Amino acid sequence: VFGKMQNFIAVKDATTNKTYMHTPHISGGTTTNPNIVGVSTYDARRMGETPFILLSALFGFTGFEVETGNSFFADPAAVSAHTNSMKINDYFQKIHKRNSLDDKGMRLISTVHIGSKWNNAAWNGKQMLYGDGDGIILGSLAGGLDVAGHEMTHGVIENTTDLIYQDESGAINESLADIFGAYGEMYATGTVDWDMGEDIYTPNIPGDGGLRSLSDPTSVRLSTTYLPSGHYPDHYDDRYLGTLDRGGVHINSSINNKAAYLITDGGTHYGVTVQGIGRTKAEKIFYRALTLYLTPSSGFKDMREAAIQASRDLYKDRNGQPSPETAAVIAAYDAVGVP
Ligand SMILES: CCCCC[C@H](S)C(=O)N[C@@H](Cc1ccccc1)C(=O)N[C@@H](C)C(=O)O
Ligand SMILES: [Ca+2]
Ligand SMILES: [Zn+2]
Repeated sequence: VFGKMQNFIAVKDATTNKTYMHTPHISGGTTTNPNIVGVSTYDARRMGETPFILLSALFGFTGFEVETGNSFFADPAAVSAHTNSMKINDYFQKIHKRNSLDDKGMRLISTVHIGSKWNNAAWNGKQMLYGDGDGIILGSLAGGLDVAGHEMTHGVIENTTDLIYQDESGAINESLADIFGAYGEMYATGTVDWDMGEDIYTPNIPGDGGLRSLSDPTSVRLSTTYLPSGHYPDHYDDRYLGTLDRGGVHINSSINNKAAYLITDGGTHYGVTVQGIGRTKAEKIFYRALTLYLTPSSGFKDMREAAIQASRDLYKDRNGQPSPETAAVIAAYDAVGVP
C-alpha cells in the first residue's frame, strides 16, 4: 500500500508521539496525474452527519487528523477513501479531460467515520463523507470504489447541471452517480462490474452482489415499504410515484441505470433489442449529455433527448440514418419505456 500512497507523509506529533497521516496540498498533482489536485482525508471520529454537515457549512470543518498509530496507515477507511478519490479523479481526468470535480483542480476532501454505524455515504456540496456501516447490511462505505465514484459524481453534477435532488431529476442525478461510479470503478479495476456497492454490501454474506444492479435492477430486493413489486424497477411504467426517498431517487434511478447498461453491453429487454456500443463510447455520450444538454429540472424524457443529441454530436447520422451509437441510445430508452 505504501508504494501507492506517495501522497501521504507521516508527521510525528511530539506530544503524543503518534504518527499522523497528513496530506499536504500537493503542487505536483496526485501520483498518477499531472494536474494540480490536492488530496486530503480526515476522521470525523463518529460525529453524526447532520452536525458534521452543519460545521462544514458554517466553519469549513473537515474533521480531525487521521491517526495512523505508530505504523503507516493504521486506519484502512482513511486509506481507502484517499486512494479511491485519486482513482476516480484519474478516471475523470483521463477519460473526460476533467480537472477534478469542478474542472478547476479543486482539492479532493474525504472524511471517514461519519456517524455511528451509518449505513451511507454522501456529498455535502464540498466533499465526500463516509459512514462505517453497521457491519451487517453494509461494511465501511469508504471501502467501495464505486461508492467514491458515486459521491464524486455528485460533485461533478453539482458543478455542471446540478440536477434537483427530488423526483425525476433526482432519479437522473442518482442514476448518473451510479453510472459514472460504475464506469469509474470499471476503468480503475479493468473488470466488468455492474453492481453498486458489492465490496461493502452484507460483509458477512459473500457473493450476493451489491445494493443495486445496473444490469438487472429487478434482481435486487427492495424493502417492500417502497414498492409492492419488492424490487427495483427496470421500466418506466414501474416507476415509484410516492414521496419516500425524495420521490424515489434511489429507486427510479434503476430505470436509467438499465438504459445505460443496455447502451453499453446491449441486450433484449421487454422485446426490444439493443446493440451495445461499449463503455468508451457510452461514457462519452452520458458525460456530454450531463455537461451540455441536461438542465436542473431534467427528467427521464429529457435524459433520453440529451443522450440522443449527445450521441448525434459525437457519432454523426449517415445519409439520414442514425449511427449505430445513436440507434443504441434510442433503442435502450425505448426498451425501458421512456418515450
Ligand atoms: C445524506 C442523505 C443521503 C445522501 C444519499 C447519497 S448521495 C447516496 O446516494 N449514497 C449512496 C451510497 C452508496 C453508493 C454506491 C453503492 C452503495 C451505496 C446510496 O446508495 N445511499 C442509499 C443507501 C440511500 O441513501 O438510500
Ligand atoms: Ca461495483
Ligand atoms: Zn447519491
